[in-house]
Amino acid sequence: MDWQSLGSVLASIVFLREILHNYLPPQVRDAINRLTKKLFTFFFHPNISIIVEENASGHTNEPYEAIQTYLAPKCYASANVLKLWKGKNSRSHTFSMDSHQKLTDLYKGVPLQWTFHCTQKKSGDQPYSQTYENRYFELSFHRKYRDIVSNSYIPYVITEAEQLAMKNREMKLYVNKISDRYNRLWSSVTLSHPSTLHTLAIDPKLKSEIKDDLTRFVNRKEFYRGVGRSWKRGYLLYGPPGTGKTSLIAAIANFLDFDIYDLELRTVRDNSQLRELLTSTKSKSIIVVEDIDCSLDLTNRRVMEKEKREEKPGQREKTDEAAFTTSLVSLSGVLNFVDGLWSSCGGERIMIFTTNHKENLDPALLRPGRMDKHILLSYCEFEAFKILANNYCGLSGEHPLMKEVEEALRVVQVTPAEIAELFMGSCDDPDLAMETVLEDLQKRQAIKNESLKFNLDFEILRS
Ligand SMILES: Nc1ncnc2c1ncn2[C@@H]1O[C@H](COP(=O)(O)OP(=O)(O)OP(=O)(O)O)[C@@H](O)[C@H]1O
Repeated sequence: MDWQSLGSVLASIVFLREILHNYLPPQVRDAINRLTKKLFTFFFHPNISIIVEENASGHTNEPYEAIQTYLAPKCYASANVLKLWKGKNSRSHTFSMDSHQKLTDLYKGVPLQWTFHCTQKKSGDQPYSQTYENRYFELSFHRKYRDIVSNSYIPYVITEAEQLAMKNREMKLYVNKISDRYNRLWSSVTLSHPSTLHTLAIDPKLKSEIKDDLTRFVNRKEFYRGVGRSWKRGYLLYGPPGTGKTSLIAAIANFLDFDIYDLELRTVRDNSQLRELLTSTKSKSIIVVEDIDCSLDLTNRRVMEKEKREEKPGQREKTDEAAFTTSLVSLSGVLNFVDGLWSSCGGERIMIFTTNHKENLDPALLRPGRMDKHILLSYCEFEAFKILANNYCGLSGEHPLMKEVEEALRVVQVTPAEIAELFMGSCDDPDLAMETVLEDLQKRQAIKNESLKFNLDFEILRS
């Protein structure tokens, strides 16, 4: 176009604008203005973006995880700068995009552009607020595909991600921290604990009872819905240290292919944070509180709360500091955690508490519906011993010393952990291993006899 033509086009536009302004009614003028704006946006700013952040108020944003899984196999072919990632204990590595890298996906002929961003963000307005990494995906596409993206593409990405995740599924161990650098409530590692129900040395009858109970539980989705109960089951594992409570939890996770959430109650600020932690757990998971009797120091807490109520002016700073360093989770908070409304959100969950001292626990915590099954893991009996002998030395139960060991186990108290330790010392030589174990049991028996004799003599002297 030459200058002369451009001049006449501009003159025509000015002329038209004057006519529109002077002769058309205001409603028609407004409608034309709106239409012009729309056309301008359509042709010159046609793209819209959807932002998917990793975290939303401390919770992991599930679509973010799904997109990450969906894009992982695609990004190697498209992005220019990639990150190679392999989790601790993880079976395989994955690629992810570095910040500001782009990837184009084609869905039913529609081009969709994904960009990954990673920026530094402050957790609050205060000068001392922590900085954390804010990671998010940006999806850009032409606005004419708005409907196809929300109604068809996003559901497709989520379904594909679920299938990929099932294929590459690895069990996770989640632990709660005060706050990590991504501002997440839980952080995770790949779980690869070797304990299985097969290797666990407990009475075979108890083992098959646990197996049946778990199998019944996971297959009863409709039953739970039908009777109006949330799909969860509570186990209390109790018994002396070293009898296999932690090993049983890992064995259950391996049996069901569930993730474990290891909840450290002492680092939970208060009941509301406890609720947040629980609502952010996923289905097919086991929520574990180990040594529940040590996690809840209700006596100290009551004293602290009382002190706070009675605080004098000038003491506030000290009391507040205490409140931040000591958990304010209460028994009612824990009871709510076990059977509150949160537990009805989503799929199946198992809750396991462990303790060495069941008698110290509040009966309210132990009632059925909260802790449905109480499992005592106790000292090593002969059946459990045979499993350990097989695990560590490949002994199938036939050994000249078996009978003596069996008799010794009837009278002495020894934990499976102690037997396991003895076997570890000489597992290459089954005969030596059996001799070592028998020797140890006989020593324990002698000490027990001594102390019984001493008590008897003492009673005789007293009387
Ligand atoms: N029943 C068992 N079967 C097989 N191994 C066991 C068993 N009990 C203990 N062990 C061995 O002893 C170690 C410690 O056991 P574990 O941590 O499971 O005991 P625990 O009852 O949880 O102890 P604590 O009460 O101190 O937490 C395990 O790593 C395992 O090797």
